[in-house]
Amino acid sequence: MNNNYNDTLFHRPNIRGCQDMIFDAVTHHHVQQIYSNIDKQGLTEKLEAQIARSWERCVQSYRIDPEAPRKPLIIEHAELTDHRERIDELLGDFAKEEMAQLYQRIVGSGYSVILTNSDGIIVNYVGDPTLTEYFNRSGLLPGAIWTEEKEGTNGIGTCLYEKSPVIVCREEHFRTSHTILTCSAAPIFDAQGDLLAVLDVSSTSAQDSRESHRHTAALVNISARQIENFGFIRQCQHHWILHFHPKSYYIGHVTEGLLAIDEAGHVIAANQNAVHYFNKNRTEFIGKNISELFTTSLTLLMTYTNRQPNGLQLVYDAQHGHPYHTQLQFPKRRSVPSTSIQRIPTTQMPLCMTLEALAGKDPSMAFNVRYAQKVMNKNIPILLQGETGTGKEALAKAIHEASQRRHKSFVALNCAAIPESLIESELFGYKHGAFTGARREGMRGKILQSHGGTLFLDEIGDMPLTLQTRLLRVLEEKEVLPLGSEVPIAIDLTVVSATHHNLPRLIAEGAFREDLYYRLNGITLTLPSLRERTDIDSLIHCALAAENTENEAIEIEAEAFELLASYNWPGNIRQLRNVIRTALALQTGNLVTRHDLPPEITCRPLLSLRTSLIDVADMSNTVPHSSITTPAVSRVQPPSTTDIPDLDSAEKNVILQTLEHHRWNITNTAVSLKMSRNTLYRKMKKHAIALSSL
Ligand SMILES: Nc1ncnc2c1ncn2[C@@H]1O[C@H](COP(=O)(O)OP(=O)(O)OP(=O)(O)O)[C@@H](O)[C@H]1O
Repeated sequence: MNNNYNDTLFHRPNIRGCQDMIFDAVTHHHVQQIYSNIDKQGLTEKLEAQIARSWERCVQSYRIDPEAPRKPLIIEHAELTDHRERIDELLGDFAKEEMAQLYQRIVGSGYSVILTNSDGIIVNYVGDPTLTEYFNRSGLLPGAIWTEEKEGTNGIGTCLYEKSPVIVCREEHFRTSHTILTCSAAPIFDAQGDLLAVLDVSSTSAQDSRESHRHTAALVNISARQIENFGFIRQCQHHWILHFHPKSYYIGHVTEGLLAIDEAGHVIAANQNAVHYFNKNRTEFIGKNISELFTTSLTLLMTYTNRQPNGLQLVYDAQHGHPYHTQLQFPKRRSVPSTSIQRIPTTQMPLCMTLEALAGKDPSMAFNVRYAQKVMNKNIPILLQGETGTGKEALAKAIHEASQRRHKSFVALNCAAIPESLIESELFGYKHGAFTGARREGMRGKILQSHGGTLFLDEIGDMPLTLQTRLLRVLEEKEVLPLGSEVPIAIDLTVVSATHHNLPRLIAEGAFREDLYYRLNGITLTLPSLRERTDIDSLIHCALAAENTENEAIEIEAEAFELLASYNWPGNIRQLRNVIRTALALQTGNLVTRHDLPPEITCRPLLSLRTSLIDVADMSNTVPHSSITTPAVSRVQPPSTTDIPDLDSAEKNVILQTLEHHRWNITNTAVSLKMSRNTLYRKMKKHAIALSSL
């Protein structure tokens, strides 16, 4: 670090102009301020605590030279588009509208309004068009990175670090090149309390002082809270949302408390105001039932809201008895996801496929889920082992959705499904012009897309050895170098990988790197095959709910359910899902019957049948598995020898059932039974099955 700046600045030959001299003197004073503060020499004016802490970090942790010339760091356009999409997904258009309104309030004062994501990347910018050039030169433009590590003390970066509002006025910036700026920034948190974005207002006016910026800072703070509340409602729109405030007229206002509540009445998310009102750590009330926090219950709130949709209900805080006015907002119906990112928000995931529900009643799945819950927030890589179609990807998604990374992307790469030559660019991405045929704007690889979230490497056993080496380096160094680029990009992600191969055997054969295996295998969870599972009933319920995409009021005959449940499934869950998907497509009159099931399932003796109907639509709402109302099932026992029909009548039965299944269409029946039409006619004649019997 530059500790002998006195000598370098003041003993230079006087060959430059007066302006340069003044600039040097100002710079010298600024640098002197910084170092005397760090050295605690007491030479400086009183410094805000946030600024003092940040200067110390800049010197001691980031080792930045305040005088070093610096060009703004700008990310590629494709990457910026990705970051924008992610922010839009969580905040919608409201952030842009609020920024435009904030800008209107301060227009004419030479300010620009800036939104960054949690990585300090400017994703949106509104400013006076005549000053754009000026701000661009200062590096305040879309795609620029303004973390403290890169730019030293500054509104955005310091706010990201401090997670609280900051003002950074002119010489309080660490880098001398930024001392023309005055910035007010406020953090925006997501529904889980994680930092999501920073809203910042910056100016380049020499008249600005910390005092004159206080009013702007207050406006920025209010807008940040507005965006946060709107984002909360958007992120939790499929749950019950309780708005509350001690004063009735503040319901809907920026200071209201917001709680998202699940169907059982448990609090699953809270905004910053709610944390403030409860005056507790978030973890102390998330997961509690609403009736433990207020003198009410979800049922009471719902009943009241049904009677008076816009009415406010007065309740009391269960601990201190403080009065609160409340308004309950009903969950919004689910809609199809609008983004191309392979991220499955909890709200779109069938409830029976959440991590908790996947534990089900099968002991090995319950074991897997328990272990996943223990390690998922500790950056421990998880390796999922199991036959194909056993639900490895479903488990990986459920882990992501239950983890603290759920608001970031879940990105899957099937290493076996793409040609070896493409895996590299798919995984690491490339810079524009990296190779012939590359997209002009470059491409962000899966690793960068999953930054902050989860990277799911499916069929990892099929990854070529050369790429295993590169992947290992990325995971060890936590940096990725896109093809054609010389600048590594820092990444923060958790890896879940899956394979049906026996990796130790591949290692012994020299086809898999041992060091990568240990890097990926923080913990191995082995999924049971379908034939080993003891929770087939639950799997059928879940598959019916998940495949009933129209969410229609469809019922399944108990006999059909029994046939499905008692079938000795040779394949995997995917086969079960296919059978159910076809049955739902074939059914008529919103009733699934045995005729909608394939012959290999129906052409078996069945001893006990249930007579009731099961409502398929209900299944999508009745989860977890333990709460699915399974009708009194008399599980099919192995038939006694007297029950076993002779071969001839078994063949007749199969033919009759297949004919029925295909509505007596001879061609389709013959195809299904894998015999020619002639053979089918012959066999029908033998068993006296006449078409006239229709
Ligand atoms: N508990 C479950 N209930 C219902 N459906 C499930 C369940 N688990 C997985 N599935 C479904 O089974 C199918 C196969 O699951 P998935 O793709 O996760 O398996 P996989 O082991 O990753 O397969 P592969 O090895 O072929 O990649 C998917 O349609 C998935 O939605």
